[in-house]
Amino acid sequence: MTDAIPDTAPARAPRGFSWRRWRNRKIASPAFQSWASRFPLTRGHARREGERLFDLVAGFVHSQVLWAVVELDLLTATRDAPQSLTTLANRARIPEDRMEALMQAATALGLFERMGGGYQLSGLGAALMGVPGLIGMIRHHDVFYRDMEDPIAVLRGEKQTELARFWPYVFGAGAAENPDVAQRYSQLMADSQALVAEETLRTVSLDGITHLLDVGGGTGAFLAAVGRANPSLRMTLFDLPAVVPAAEARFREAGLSGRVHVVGGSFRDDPLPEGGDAISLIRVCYDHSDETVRALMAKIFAALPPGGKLLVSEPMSGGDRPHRPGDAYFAFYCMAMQTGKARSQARIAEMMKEAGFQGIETPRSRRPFVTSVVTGCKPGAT
Ligand SMILES: CC(C)=CCC/C(C)=C/CC/C(C)=C/C=C/C(C)=C/C=C/C=C(C)/C=C/C=C(C)/C=C/C=C(C)/C=C/CC(C)(C)O
Ligand SMILES: C[S@@+](CC[C@H](N)C(=O)[O-])C[C@H]1O[C@@H](n2cnc3c(N)ncnc32)[C@H](O)[C@@H]1O
Repeated sequence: MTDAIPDTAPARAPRGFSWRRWRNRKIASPAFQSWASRFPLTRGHARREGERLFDLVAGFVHSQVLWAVVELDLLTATRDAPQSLTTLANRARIPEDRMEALMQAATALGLFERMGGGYQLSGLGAALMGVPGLIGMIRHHDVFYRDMEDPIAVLRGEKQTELARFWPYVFGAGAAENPDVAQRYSQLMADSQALVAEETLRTVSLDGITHLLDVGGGTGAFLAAVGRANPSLRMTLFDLPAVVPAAEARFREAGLSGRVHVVGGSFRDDPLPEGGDAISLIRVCYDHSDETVRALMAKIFAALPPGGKLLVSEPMSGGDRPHRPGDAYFAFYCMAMQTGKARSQARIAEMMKEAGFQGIETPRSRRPFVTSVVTGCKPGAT
């Protein structure tokens, strides 16, 4: 038996010449950096790498500046006309010199433009205002930020994270205790659904489908969007009993009650409603363990008719090609939630295959910060 390799053992250096080893050793040397930042052919690249590094180092400050701007409602205040520092400072009850620091920081981040003596919202800041649910998402980041204070403890599973309690509180028993908070955040989940629905419907076609069952459909924002785009589609929403009354209310208001059947229950314990020739799981899998998702996919497979379609849409990891939204933000978000994880399209495709689905498609995600999609079919269509 060999001794266990200590955690800190350096990786064994490969024999022979390794270009990457040579490169990394060079670039990690302060003397080389100093030379490269002076040499005409490398100095531009060296400066850009320095800027990229600095942005990584300072990213948490950028996020907190953004949070302060949103919390103080400076976007609305500066949308239509430039505002002087004095006005902004009085409004926010912040001393003028500190207000200047905040406005300068946020201007450097691209959220405002300096106009005359004051500040006005930039195009990027205006775009932020127009993304449904984004301001609410930023505001709830105080919770995620506290969890990320010790990312190593989160990684080791040693931290009692606040996010693990946050959404269950919003959707579950806590809702009764504090209906305002619950309402605000279920609204946020529904608002942020607008972009997810738009991106999902741009990515997949529902042609040929007559009846869509949305499992974990929340308050019905996805089906409402699908229903508007597909006037002859019949729909069923399935979610926990505590959630479905809000969905019923939404469908009533949207004049869709006649086309949507709403069923309360748990996909863990109850049979799925029958009749759908397609089933959607929108932002559902990433909240759950592999075991739960496997059982759910098997249940969906059994519930679908031959030729029936499963559609999974949620923010995903980039897998072999990691990307920031899926592999940094959503992966850590799900980790802090403690019940699920961000999976790649390839991983979800594999799980669908294990459940028996065929013809699996993983269309390229155009906006992976909104959602990615995987679809599959139950074999046996005529
Ligand atoms: C008009 C003139 C003169 C010129 C036009 C120039 C032009 C074309 C400008 C473009 C402006 C424009 C239309 C911009 C659009 C920008 C958009 C749509 C941006 C969208 C951004 C979306 C973002 C950043 C989304 C972020 C989503 C987040 C952070 C979601 C988090 C979700 C979480 C944490 C969910 C958790 C739920 C749980 C419990 C895990 O299931
Ligand atoms: C992140 S939300 C997504 C809601 C909606 N699909 C959307 O994208 O806006 C996850 C949903 O799954 C539902 N859910 C969680 N566990 C469930 C279960 N065992 N049975 C049915 N629904 C469940 C939650 O109530 C919640 O509405």
